[in-house]
Amino acid sequence: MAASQVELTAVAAGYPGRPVLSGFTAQIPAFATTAVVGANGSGKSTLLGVLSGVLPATAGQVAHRTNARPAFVVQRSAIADTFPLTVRETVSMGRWGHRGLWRRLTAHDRSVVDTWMERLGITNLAGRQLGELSGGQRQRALVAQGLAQEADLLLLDEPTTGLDASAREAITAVLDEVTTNGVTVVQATHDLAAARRTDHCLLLHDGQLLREGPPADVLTSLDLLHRVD
Ligand SMILES: Nc1ncnc2c1ncn2[C@@H]1O[C@H](COP(=O)(O)OP(=O)(O)OP(=O)(O)O)[C@@H](O)[C@H]1O
Repeated sequence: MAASQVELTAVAAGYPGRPVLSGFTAQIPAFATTAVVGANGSGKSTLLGVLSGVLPATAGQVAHRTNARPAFVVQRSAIADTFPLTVRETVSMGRWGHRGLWRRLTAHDRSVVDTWMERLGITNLAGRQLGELSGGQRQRALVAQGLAQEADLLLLDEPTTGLDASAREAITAVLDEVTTNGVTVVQATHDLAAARRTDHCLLLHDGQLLREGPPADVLTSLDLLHRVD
């Protein structure tokens, strides 16, 4: 079996008065892409919260391959339209973990920010406010922010859902590329085409792991497909 980036053993997690995951045992393979699929409310975002460390496990173990802090790209609907930030500022926030909140970014930081804006095709939007952008443009900025963190584990909550083909393609291509450079990518998604392109798939149902394995095995019958969208 390939190396694991994260091993979850009998994990329980949730919110005050609302347990979500229970007895959750799964592996996230290292240097590969994993899709987390399942119906609304099945626990996908909760699982990403646990993997990111934002949400503590209330039982069980979460063992990471490294001590590096994961990068977490939240759902774009979680970002208020009125957030007063430009695209460049948004992507630059990805460097704060390296530099600290009040330190000036170095030339290297600025070059990392420029690289990811370029790779996501948003260089021409650098000075625009996030709130003025289309959903696809905003999502590219958020993914660029996640990549600018240069983490070895990149977690994304529905990065391609609801986007047009060109934004989906741009984001998927970059995610594929970074895994070949040693990054582990996990995305929660309702986009079955995106899930089919990943290396590994976790199918959740009511906070439980229903199936785990290659997408071709996990996303099989129509019955299962109805549970994910
Ligand atoms: N902050 C919160 N406080 C309390 N309950 C929450 C909170 N966030 C999510 N929940 C509940 O936890 C359960 C799992 O939610 P979660 O967001 O993990 O599901 P999901 O699979 O990501 O859903 P979706 O596909 O709609 O994004 C749901 O019943 C949800 O209502």
